[in-house]
Amino acid sequence: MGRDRQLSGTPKWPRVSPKSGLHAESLLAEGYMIQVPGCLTPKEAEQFVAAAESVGFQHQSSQGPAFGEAYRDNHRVQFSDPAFADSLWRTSGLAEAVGQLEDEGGTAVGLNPNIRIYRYTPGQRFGRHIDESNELGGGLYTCYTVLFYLSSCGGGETVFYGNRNRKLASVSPAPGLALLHKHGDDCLEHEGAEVKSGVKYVLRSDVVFRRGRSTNLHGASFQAASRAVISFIGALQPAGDARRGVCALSGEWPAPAVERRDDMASLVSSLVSAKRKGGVDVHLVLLLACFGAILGLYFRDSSEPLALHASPDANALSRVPAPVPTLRQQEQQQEQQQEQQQERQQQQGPAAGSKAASTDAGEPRQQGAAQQQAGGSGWFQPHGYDLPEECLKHEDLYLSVVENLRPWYDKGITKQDIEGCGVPNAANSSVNGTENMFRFRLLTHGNKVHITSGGLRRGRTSFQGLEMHMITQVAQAAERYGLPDVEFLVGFNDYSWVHNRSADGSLCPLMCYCKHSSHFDILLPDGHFVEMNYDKWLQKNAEEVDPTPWELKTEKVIGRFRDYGNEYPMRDRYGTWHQNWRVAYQNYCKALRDAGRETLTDLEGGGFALWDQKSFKYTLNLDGIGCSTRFQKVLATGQTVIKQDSELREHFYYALKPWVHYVPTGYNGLEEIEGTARFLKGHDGVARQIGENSKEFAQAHLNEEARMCYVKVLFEEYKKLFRYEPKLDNFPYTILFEDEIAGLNDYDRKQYDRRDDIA
Ligand SMILES: O=C(O)CCC(=O)C(=O)O
Ligand SMILES: [Fe+2]
Repeated sequence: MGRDRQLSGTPKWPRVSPKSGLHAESLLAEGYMIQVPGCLTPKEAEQFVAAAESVGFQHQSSQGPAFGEAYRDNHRVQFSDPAFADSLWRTSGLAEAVGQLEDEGGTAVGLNPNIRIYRYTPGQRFGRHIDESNELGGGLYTCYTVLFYLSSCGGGETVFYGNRNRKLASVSPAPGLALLHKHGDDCLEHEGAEVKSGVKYVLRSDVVFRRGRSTNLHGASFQAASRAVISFIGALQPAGDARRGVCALSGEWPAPAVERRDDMASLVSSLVSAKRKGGVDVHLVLLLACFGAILGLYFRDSSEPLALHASPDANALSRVPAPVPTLRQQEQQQEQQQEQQQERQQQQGPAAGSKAASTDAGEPRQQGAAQQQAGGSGWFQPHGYDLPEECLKHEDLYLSVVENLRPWYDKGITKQDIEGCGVPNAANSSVNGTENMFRFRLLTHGNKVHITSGGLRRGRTSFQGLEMHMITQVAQAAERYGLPDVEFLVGFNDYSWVHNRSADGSLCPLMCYCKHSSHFDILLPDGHFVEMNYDKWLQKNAEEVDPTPWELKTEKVIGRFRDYGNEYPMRDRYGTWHQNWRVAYQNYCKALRDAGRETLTDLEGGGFALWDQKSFKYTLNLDGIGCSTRFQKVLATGQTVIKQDSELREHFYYALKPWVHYVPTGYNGLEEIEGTARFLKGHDGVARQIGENSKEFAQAHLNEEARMCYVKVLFEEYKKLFRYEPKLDNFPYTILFEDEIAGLNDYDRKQYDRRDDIA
C-alpha cells in the first residue's frame, strides 16, 4: 500500500466565506450523528475539488476484510494545515451550529489539521469499518469524524449500522453538507457505499477535544440542567393546564411527581445534590440564578402561561381555552349538570326542552341553548342562512372555517382571487384531468357540482382517489343540505399550496385537506374519510368488543410508519431540526435499544394492523409528507394518542384540545416521547380518560354527518364573502361531476373505488 503523499509547497485552498445561523440536525440520539447543511457554498465545494485535482490524488486500497482491513478503493489527497482546519471549523459556521460539543472527558476545541480529501468514481467504495480516536498530545484527542461532502453523486451514501446489521442512517452526499459522527469507542460501523454515477468528493477531518470541562452556557450539561428547571416550573403550574403541563414531561427529572409548591424545597435540594455528585461547578450557580429568576416570574403572576408549547388549537375566535378539568372536577361537573337538568325537567315538564329548541330555531339565543344542550358552548351562530339543527352540535369544527376564511374578510373573494389560482377553464381534457395541475376548478350550481377545468384523471394507478373523494364530499353536502352557488378550487396534493398573495394582491382560495398553519389554503375534509370508509371504522370501534381491555393492554407506545419524507421539516424548541420525524423517532428509539436502554416505545418492526395495535395503551402519530390520515383512525380506538405537535392541520384539528383529546409530543425534543410514556404509565387514569375523550370526539364529530355539516358551513360562509355571481353559461365547458363518475370505465372506477380500510 502506497504511503500517503505529503504535499510540498502551499496549495491554493479557497477561502471559506463566513457563515452563521446554520442548522444542526441530530440524526441519532445523544449526539451520535449530526449533520449541518450549508457549511460550504456549492461554489466553495467546487473550488475545493478543483484545488485537490490540481494537487493530484493517490489511490488508496487495502488487503480487505480477510486481513482485518476494511475494503477500500478510492483516491486521496492528504495534507496538514492548522489555519485551514481552523477556518473550516469556525468560518464555515460549523462550530456555531453544533455548539460546544461535550463528552464525559472534554470539550470540542477545533478540527484536526490532518485534512484528507477522497475521490470515489463509479464502482469505488469504502467498506464497513469504524474510525479510531487519536491522541494528539497536550490533552487533545479526536472524538468525532467530520465529513464535508464536496459533490453529489448517484449512490455513495455514508451508511451507518447498529446491532444485528440494522441500517441506522444513510446520508447522501450533498455539496457543502457536513456530517459529524462519534468515533473511537462510540463509533458505529459505517461504510462509504459504492458510487453508481458521477464522482464523489468528500473532505475528511476530525473534531478535536481538550480534556476537562468547559464553562460555556451552551454545553450539554447546562442545557440538561435548564431543561430540568423548565420541567419543574411546568409541574408547578396549576394542574390541568394543557400547555404548561407538557413541560413537566420534558426533562430527565421526575417532574410529574412534583405536584405541589411544597415539593419545591425538596426538588431544589435534589438538584443541588445531583449537581454535587458530578462536582459543584459554575453550572450550579447559573442554574440557581435561572431558577430564582423564573420563580420570581412565577410568583409575580402565576396565571401567566409559559409560552413553551405550541398548540394546534388555533383559537380562531381568540377564545381562551378553558383549563382542562381534572378527572375529579369532571365528575363533579357532570353530577352538577345532571342535578340541574333534573331540576329543570321537574319545573318545565318532560317535553319542554325539545319543543323550545325546535320552535325557536331561528332565534340565535335559543339556538345557543340548543347547542349547549347538544354539548356545544353555543358560540357559533349562523347568520344569513339556515343551518340544520343537527349541525349545531358540531360547532367546534367551524373554528376551522372561521380561521381559514379570515384572510378574505376584508376584501372578499373576487374573480381576481379565483383567477390568481392559475387554473384555466379547460374545454378538453377529460383524459388527464386539469393539465399538469394538482388542482380542480369547480362550480356549485343548483346543488350540483360541476368541474370547469377538465375531468377526473384516467388510466392512472396512484392517488386517483383523493381528488374524487374530496369533491364527492362537496357533492354529497350539496345534495343533503343544499349549497349556495359559488366557484371554488380543490387541490388534491398532500399539503398546502398558497403561501403568498400574488403580486396583484389577489389571494387564491384553494381548498385542500392538509395545511401548514402559515399558509392560506382553506381546509376541506380529507378525501380519505370517504375513500377509506371511515364511518365503518367508527362503527367497528363502537360496536366490536375490544380484544384487549384497557387493564390488559401493553403499557408502551406503539407506532408503525412508512418513512415518507416530511414536506415540512420541523424544529423542536431546542432548535433541533428534523426533515423526517418518522425516521428520526425510529432512529432515536433504535439507538436507545441498541445501547441496551429500556424503552417504552415500539416503533419499528413488521406491519401491524391498526386493529391489532389496540393491544397497546398508547400510540404515536407522526406527520408523513402531509397530515397523517391515521390520526383520525387512532383517535377512534380508545388508545391514548400521542401526536407530533406540528404545524400541519386538517379541518378538525382546531376542535381538538391537547391533553384532553390527545397528548402532544416532539416540541420538547424527540427524547420527550420516553418521558411522555413514563408519565402516562404513572397516571393511568389520565391516559385512559384521554383515550376515551378522543374516541368520543371521533364518534361524535368525525362521522359523515359532522363532515357534511362542516362543508355546509364552509360553503355558506365562503359564499358570504363572494363578490360576484358565477353563471353556469359563462363557462366555456363544464362537466357535471356525477356524469363524470358515471362515465368512468371499469379500470378507472376501480381506482376511484372506496376501500374498506378498517383493519
Ligand atoms: O466516504 C465516506 O462516505 C466515508 C468515509 C469514512 O468513513 C472515513 O473517512 O472514515
Ligand atoms: Fe470512517
